[in-house]
Amino acid sequence: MSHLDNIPSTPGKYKPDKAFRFNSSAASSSLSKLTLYSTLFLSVLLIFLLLLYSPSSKPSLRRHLSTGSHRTPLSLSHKLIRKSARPRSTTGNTVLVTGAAGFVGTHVSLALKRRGDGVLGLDNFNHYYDPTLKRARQKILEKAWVFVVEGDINDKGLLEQLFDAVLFTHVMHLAAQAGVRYAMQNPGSYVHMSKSANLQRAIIWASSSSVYGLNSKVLFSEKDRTDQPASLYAATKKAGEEIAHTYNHIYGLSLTGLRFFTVYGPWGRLDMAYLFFTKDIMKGKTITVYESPDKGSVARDFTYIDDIVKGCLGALDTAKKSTGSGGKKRGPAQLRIFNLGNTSPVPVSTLVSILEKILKVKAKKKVVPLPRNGDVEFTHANITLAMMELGYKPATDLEEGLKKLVRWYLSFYSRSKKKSS
Ligand SMILES: O=C(O)[C@H]1O[C@H](OP(=O)(O)OP(=O)(O)OC[C@H]2O[C@@H](n3ccc(=O)[nH]c3=O)[C@H](O)[C@@H]2O)[C@H](O)[C@@H](O)[C@H]1O
Repeated sequence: MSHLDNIPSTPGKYKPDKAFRFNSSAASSSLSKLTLYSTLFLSVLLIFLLLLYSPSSKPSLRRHLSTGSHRTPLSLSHKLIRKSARPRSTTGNTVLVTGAAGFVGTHVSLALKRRGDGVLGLDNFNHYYDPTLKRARQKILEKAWVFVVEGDINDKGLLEQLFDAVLFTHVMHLAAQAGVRYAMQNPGSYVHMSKSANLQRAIIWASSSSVYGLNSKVLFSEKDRTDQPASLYAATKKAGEEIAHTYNHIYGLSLTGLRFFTVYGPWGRLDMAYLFFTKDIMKGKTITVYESPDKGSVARDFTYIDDIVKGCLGALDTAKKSTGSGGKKRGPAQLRIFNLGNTSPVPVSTLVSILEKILKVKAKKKVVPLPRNGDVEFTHANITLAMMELGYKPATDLEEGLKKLVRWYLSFYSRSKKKSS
């Protein structure tokens, strides 16, 4: 068992594979993993730093701007930023998407752009998993005229400049980046700075189904208790939801949290089971399938990426403006939380059978008890609220979604192989 298995966070189940040039040093530190996943919401707060007037000197945007692996001259970058962020019509939104080169971030950015919204991406291209996959996503984004600024959401100077350059209407916060350290050292500064915030954008951000933790009541409803997280990852997501409440209450920020249920699909994350199962089955490598303590199936409400994207857009379209200004709440602001699941849980053993059928390869399986690392036995979303308020309606079942995933996987990695040989 690798040390990753001991980390009580859901993403910690993946064993790095050299074939993907996974950065094992980045992934191997439990502290950095915890930090990485414990900053989701605190990072959101940093977005507000750019809304502040600050006399501090602003570092050049130049060092943050790149297209692919090439640096771009400053004048050109400003042009790209403005072009990328400009909506097709005056009624379109202007959205900053953090984590734009990530799995969900890429799909959401493309969907927003496709329908005519202006989109500017921000991503630090960290090495949690193969950055070449992120670079490939970036190329797809560039083809669609979505420019991704390379930088950290915790870089106050950079954010100030981006917000100076573009009048965003919304922030779609999908990045989970390190940066909590500063907040932990100096938590008061957030509160202090937020007091002087001016224009506040509506924020839509990624929470997780993991907040339900040991909740045994099915289906998982937004009204259910979420005070029994089973992993530190889940605990930090839950903390994000609590902080959202506080900032909404004190400062009138419009905040919508989306609890994603095991999102899968083309361009997916390499640390997730459906993807490394696909890879290992094809290679004839043994996969480890977890079973619950009573020898029952572990199940997930696997949700296809296109459905998640529709939920994200629905959340953005129904988000109301923040009511705060200059650090003062002018009135009650919107605070929402939604489950985005498929509401059709599938046992992991069935996931494997579907993959075997699509790949036409028999998997070598080792069935082992669910590790005591914070994994939960099942998830099942009640999506009534999202259906009613966001018009959310998942339409892709696991078999159909996995077919699309495998099609993408085969073409992407055969192309990558050809390039490297
Ligand atoms: O909904 C979420 O909020 C989370 O979804 C995802 O977590 P999970 O649902 O746990 O997905 P994932 O690891 O792919 O395991 C899938 C299934 O395979 C089982 N599993 C896993 C590994 C293995 O080797 N064997 C196995 O049986 C395992 O027991 C599980 O039943 C995101 O990673 C997480 O970041 C977060 O977004």
